[in-house]
Amino acid sequence: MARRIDGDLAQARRAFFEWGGAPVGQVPSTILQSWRRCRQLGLDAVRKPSIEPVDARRLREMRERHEKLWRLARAEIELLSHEAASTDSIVILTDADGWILDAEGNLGFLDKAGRVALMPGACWHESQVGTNAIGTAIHEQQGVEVRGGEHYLPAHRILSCSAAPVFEPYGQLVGVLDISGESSVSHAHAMGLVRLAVANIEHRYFEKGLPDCELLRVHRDPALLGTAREGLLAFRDGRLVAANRSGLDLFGLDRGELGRASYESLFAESVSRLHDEGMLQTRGGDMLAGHVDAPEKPRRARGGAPIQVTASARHDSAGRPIFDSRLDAELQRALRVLDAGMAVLVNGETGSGKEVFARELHRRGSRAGKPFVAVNCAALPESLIESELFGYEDGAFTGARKQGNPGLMRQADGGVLFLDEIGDMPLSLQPRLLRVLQERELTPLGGGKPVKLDFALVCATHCDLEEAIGEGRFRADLYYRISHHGVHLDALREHADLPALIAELWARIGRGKTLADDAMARLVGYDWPGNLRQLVSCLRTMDALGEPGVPLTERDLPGYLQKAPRGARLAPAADGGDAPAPGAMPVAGTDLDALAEAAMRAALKACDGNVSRAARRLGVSRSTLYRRLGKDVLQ
Ligand SMILES: Nc1ncnc2c1ncn2[C@@H]1O[C@H](COP(=O)(O)OP(=O)(O)OP(=O)(O)O)[C@@H](O)[C@H]1O
Repeated sequence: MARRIDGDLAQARRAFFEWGGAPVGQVPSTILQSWRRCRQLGLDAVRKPSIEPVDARRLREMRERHEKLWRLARAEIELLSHEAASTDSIVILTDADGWILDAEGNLGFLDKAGRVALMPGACWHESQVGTNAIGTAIHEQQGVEVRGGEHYLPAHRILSCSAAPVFEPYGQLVGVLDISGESSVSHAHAMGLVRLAVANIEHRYFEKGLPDCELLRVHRDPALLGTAREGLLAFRDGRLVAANRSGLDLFGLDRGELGRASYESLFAESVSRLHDEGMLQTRGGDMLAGHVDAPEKPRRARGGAPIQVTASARHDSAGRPIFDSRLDAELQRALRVLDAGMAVLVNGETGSGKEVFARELHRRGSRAGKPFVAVNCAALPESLIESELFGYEDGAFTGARKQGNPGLMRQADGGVLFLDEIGDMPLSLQPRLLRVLQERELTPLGGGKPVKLDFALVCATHCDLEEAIGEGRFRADLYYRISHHGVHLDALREHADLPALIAELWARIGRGKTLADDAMARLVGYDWPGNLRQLVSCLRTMDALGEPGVPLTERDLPGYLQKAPRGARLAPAADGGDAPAPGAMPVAGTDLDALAEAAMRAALKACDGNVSRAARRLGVSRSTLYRRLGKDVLQ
């Protein structure tokens, strides 16, 4: 049955394609302009499209060339493709010329789209296939929707597509993300989803900072800092050289201003105010909250193009991680082991920082410019672990992607593979993992030539693997292969100097806001079952709620902290006895004043006795320090 084209559109098509008219107002102007361009190019509007996708080898080459884009977009493609699977649509990633690198989503619609060559390896540039969301978005350099009969070629009427271009930080268009579905179905939210996903991808390009740039992370609303909606503005020698969409929008700039606009033309005061107070006034009089990432040092050349990306979307942009001297020494030791080709196993409770530790190993190690691929064995469905981890060849099993999947192990090539929650690796897959780790070679599912692997291995677990071995849930031989060196991360309640840690975290997160003594004492006295994750998120919430200049008191703490019994956390017994269990009752001698004072002394020591700096670091006033510690101590 011929598809119905809605009345106005049918009329507009006739006016344009049959009578050579200009149906202004009957189709969106973007579509009409695109039709005109296509006609000027001499594209035949009645011909059948003849799109020849490239062969598998060339597609692989293309994907390798655009590996950074592909990798940074991975999390979004996965998320959207789940969404798409249930709405009869697919998610597509192309390069800057409209070559499709990846298409995932509803299998039925993938097939249907394949019949009009909307598939990996095909080129959907406007000059090839006429008006379409991908090609037209590339031309317009902005998001475009093309529905049904708005496509130039009649064969594409079956499609309804929403596409938005992806820009790297310096303003270069690097690709397009698109959602395509049946034109007969309404895809009301597709454009919004694509825009959000693109904002996330573009944000991820800034994750590791930019070489030689001071990166300002700012927003009018402090609660949006650390999210993809924060404005990112990178300055080199006083000139704005890179920015994300939100950053440009704050000043009404377009990408053409990159490399031209000066810092002075945008901001009314020195960047040091952002450093010191977390605030900065624009020339337009707006007050922005935020912080500055120091310039990234240029990487040492390590041969080959460095890939400064990670496979994981997780990144803590509200502050760099903190490693005290004990952890720093642990990092150094683990690094030596890792660089010698042996595996590191990190153990600790949930939220204690195992992944952050592993990322830091990657950042400091000899594989820093190469990928960091994090795989959460507990989060991947058991049925997917094998194919995702080890990869597969074309058509290895029903539902496999047509072009196969290299697998996460191959994606980690040259870099670090982080297997999180390794204790949840299904027993049935453990022999295969062991074999791959021993032989450093992988044969993908469905056959194909064995591939050499080169990655450093870091695993993490919150459970006792030796116990799991005893219960037959984990293989002993695999355990020995992944635990050449073990690192234990303390739970927060066991931390040797919690006051100093909280003070240091607050100094970074609180951006100049002050914590009243009662709030500090409650934080120090709490048990923190969610460890660093819970503490960081608690401090971020307090920061978002706080007003500059007004100290945050215990009433500003999250409800669970206000309800917790005062001094719930126990100090280890002075006689060296057992540390108390989580949630244990207070013991005599746990004195909140003493805890707060300990925090002050620690900060003072860390600041070499400089009272102003220590007060700033703790988020208390200088007079509080004088009052609590007494003049003698401070002299
Ligand atoms: N060294 C650190 N400095 C500052 N913040 C940290 C540090 N380590 C962890 N965090 C905070 O805690 C959060 C959780 O850390 P991470 O994901 O590494 O924990 P995990 O032990 O791997 O947790 P899980 O076992 O649940 O996966 C981080 O996102 C970060 O906000």
